[in-house]
Amino acid sequence: MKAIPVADSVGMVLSHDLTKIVSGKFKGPAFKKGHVIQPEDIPVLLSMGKDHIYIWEPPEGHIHENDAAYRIAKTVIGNGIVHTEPHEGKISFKADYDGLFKVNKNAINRINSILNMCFSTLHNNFPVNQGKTVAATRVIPLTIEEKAVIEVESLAREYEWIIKVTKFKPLKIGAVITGNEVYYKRIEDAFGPALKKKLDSFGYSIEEQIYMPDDINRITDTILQLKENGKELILVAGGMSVDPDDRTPGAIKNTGASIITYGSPVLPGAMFMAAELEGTIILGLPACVIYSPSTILDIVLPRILAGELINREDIIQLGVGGLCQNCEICFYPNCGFGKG
Ligand SMILES: Nc1nc2c(c(=O)[nH]1)N[C@H]1C(S)=C(S)[C@@H](COP(=O)(O)OP(=O)(O)OC[C@H]3O[C@@H](n4cnc5c(N)ncnc54)[C@H](O)[C@@H]3O)O[C@H]1N2
Ligand code: MOO
Repeated sequence: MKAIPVADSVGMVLSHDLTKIVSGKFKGPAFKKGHVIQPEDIPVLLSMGKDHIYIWEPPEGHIHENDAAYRIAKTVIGNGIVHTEPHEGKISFKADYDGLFKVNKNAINRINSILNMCFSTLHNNFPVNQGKTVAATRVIPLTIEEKAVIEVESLAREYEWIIKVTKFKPLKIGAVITGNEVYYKRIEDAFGPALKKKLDSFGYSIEEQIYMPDDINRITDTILQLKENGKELILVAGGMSVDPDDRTPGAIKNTGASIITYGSPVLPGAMFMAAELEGTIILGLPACVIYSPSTILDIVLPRILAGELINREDIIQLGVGGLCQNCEICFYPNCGFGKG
């Protein structure tokens, strides 16, 4: 510890709490141990009778928590993310635009296995709006050996990115709503409005929506027509399970698309199909999408909107955490559903 004139202390670190007392009104620490003295603190310190203060000097080879957090933030931050100033040693990361938050779990685990590191994030593939806090970091003690920070910096260089937000891409979307009951107007369509609501929430719309009876050839032709019209994502609604009139899986197959999956280990959403036809994604959506606030569609849609190609392995990984709890009020994505 070293005593220095307050006027010369800007940028230095307080060695202990400084108590302020205002008769009958306040008693407590005005400045805390570890606080980095700011220019605006000087008059306050002088008014508290502190002409000199004890300055803390880090032990040999150590750096202050704020400096450590800065260096970690600088090395880990990726596209689409901004970070705050350190507050009591913690730096937060925020989305710079709407998109899909991506985190490399392996890199984060390696950082957190370095003694005294704390790096905390949202789940991978979390859809975020601009300004959403996606991660935060700090070191545990007030000072940390610089070599721990250097270790983070060097492991970060092994990765192309560790945390980032991928912007949602413009996408031409078409829909085929299947089912005799809707086509022949025995009941009112509930699928179109359900899809519209979901897509609206991400700023997308369905450019072309076509109704079809349970006729396998007509459904196939309609998908191909939407593809011909330039649609990059085609949603085929209903007719996905086991009844004789459930034609959608066969109709998607007959387009010649390669099937990524028929079936998913997600409930609701077991009867889901994903396929790809020359760059166009075709999704077969079971009727649970009408009924349940969150389904397999809510899990995969943000990734597709961010331009990712979903593969069979991605779907397999969804089993753990793939069971919706059917809460009375749905808070998805702020829950464990789809976070396997
Ligand atoms: N024996 C079995 N039955 C069911 C299974 C199963 O494996 N074995 N799976 C269940 C699961 S899980 C789901 S999800 C649904 C899947 O339904 P589909 O996608 O095949 O949907 P449909 O059979 O065409 O319709 C079911 C239900 O939803 C109504 N519907 C469908 N589309 C619309 C629309 N556009 N607007 C309003 N309502 C619609 C339809 O009239 C039916 O009532 O199957 C389970 N059954
Ligand atoms: O499994 Mo259905 O496709 O869950 O609701």
